[in-house]
Amino acid sequence: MKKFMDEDFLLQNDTAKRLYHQAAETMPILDYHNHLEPQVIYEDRCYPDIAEVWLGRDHYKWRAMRADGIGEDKITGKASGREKFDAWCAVMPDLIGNPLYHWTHLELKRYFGMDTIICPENADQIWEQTNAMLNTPEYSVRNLLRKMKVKTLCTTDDPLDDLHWHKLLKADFEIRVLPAFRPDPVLNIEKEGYLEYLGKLAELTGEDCGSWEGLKAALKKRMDHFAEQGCKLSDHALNGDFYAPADEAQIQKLLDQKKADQSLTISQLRQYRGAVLVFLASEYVKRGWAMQLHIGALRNNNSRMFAKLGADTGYDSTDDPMIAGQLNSLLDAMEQNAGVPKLILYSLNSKDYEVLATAAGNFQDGSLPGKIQLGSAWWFCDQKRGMEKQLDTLAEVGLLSRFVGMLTDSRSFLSFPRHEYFRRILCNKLGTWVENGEAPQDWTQLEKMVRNICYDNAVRYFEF
Ligand SMILES: O=C[C@H](O)[C@@H](O)[C@@H](O)[C@H](O)C(=O)O
Repeated sequence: MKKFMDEDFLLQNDTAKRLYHQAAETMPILDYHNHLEPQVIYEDRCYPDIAEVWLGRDHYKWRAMRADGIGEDKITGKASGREKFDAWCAVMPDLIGNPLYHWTHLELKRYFGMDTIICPENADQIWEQTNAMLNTPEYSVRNLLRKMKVKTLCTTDDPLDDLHWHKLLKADFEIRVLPAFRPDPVLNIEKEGYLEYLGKLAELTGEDCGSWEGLKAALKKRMDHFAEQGCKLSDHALNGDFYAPADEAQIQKLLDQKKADQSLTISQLRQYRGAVLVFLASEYVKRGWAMQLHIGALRNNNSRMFAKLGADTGYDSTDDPMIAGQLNSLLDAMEQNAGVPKLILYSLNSKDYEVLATAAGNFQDGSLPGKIQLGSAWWFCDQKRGMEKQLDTLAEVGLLSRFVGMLTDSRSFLSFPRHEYFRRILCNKLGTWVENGEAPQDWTQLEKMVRNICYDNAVRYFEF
């Protein structure tokens, strides 16, 4: 029987083991999508205890704790860090089969050198040993990133953001911390606060954001501001309604309708969002930016807890939208307008992987290998089976060799072993194909493919 999470964890044959240890293990990390706070990086904070760094902002863990019967007081409430940590240790034995069980043990190994099983009996030892380390300069946030060989990371930032901390970091930290342009508030015309947001955008840019031309001019100015801080990516979270054809005059009418406090129909919402996305895509083409589309999250479903805790607190679901027609029409509209930018397509529902990968294949224009990507397994799909399904679909319908690889998508500075988790799964897949005779044992080709997917493809693709 294999030892729990040993050095060959997830590597089921000799070819997989050789590929991981020879080609993947030492590769640096380019984390092109996460929700880390640039101010925390600039201030190079040390965390007071393991509870803060493990449980402070990670709603994946909050969700698991609730499911296991832990009261909110010991999750996001007023309980002490130790009480929350003890609650987490009580939950962990119940998480076998959940990726958090692997991720959390991997984090304990990689950052703290501990092979201890996380459970109530070991809580004291883990609390004392990790906190003793966390309170040393070696465990400052910047050193946590250095420890994992992170070379570049992209945060997720609102167009109104002054990027003050990114600016300071550029001159002060060897790891590149770059902003990503996330214009969701402009896309979400149906949401409360939309007009207020446009007001702030107008004030910041001096443009009349109540007009379609003014709104586009304002967004261009903010993209220029982001470009000055090295931005190379954008990101957009979309529900199931994101494209219907419309002409520019129609978009102005929709803006006027919203300003007159008249809600939009679903069809009008699709027209507005589609026009914004086609416009943004044309600007991204000019700037050479990559465009990420995160489709299919049904967010903030527990209205009582949303009112109490806000968004991204563990109350989201996978949606089941019908997106194939809209997606292909959106990409076709982009293509006819100013061309399709570098594009990474994610769905929170893995049923859509073939939809995304086949849509990608319709608009590859030969200008860049893998220009349009099936994005990595995202959020609820970000586990062993979900990652394998994404890798299989990309290989079967697209080009796995051109994949730009993993990202943490995390709010915790201890999440970077997720890249290792992905790399092990990738090497096991390739190793299995080789040992089954489904791929030649050409070490040069295989090791190059692994290094490309782990890091080199992303460096070329994003032009970092
Ligand atoms: O993975 C989960 C994420 O952190 C989730 O909370 C969202 O932030 C989502 O990724 C997004 O970028 O909109």
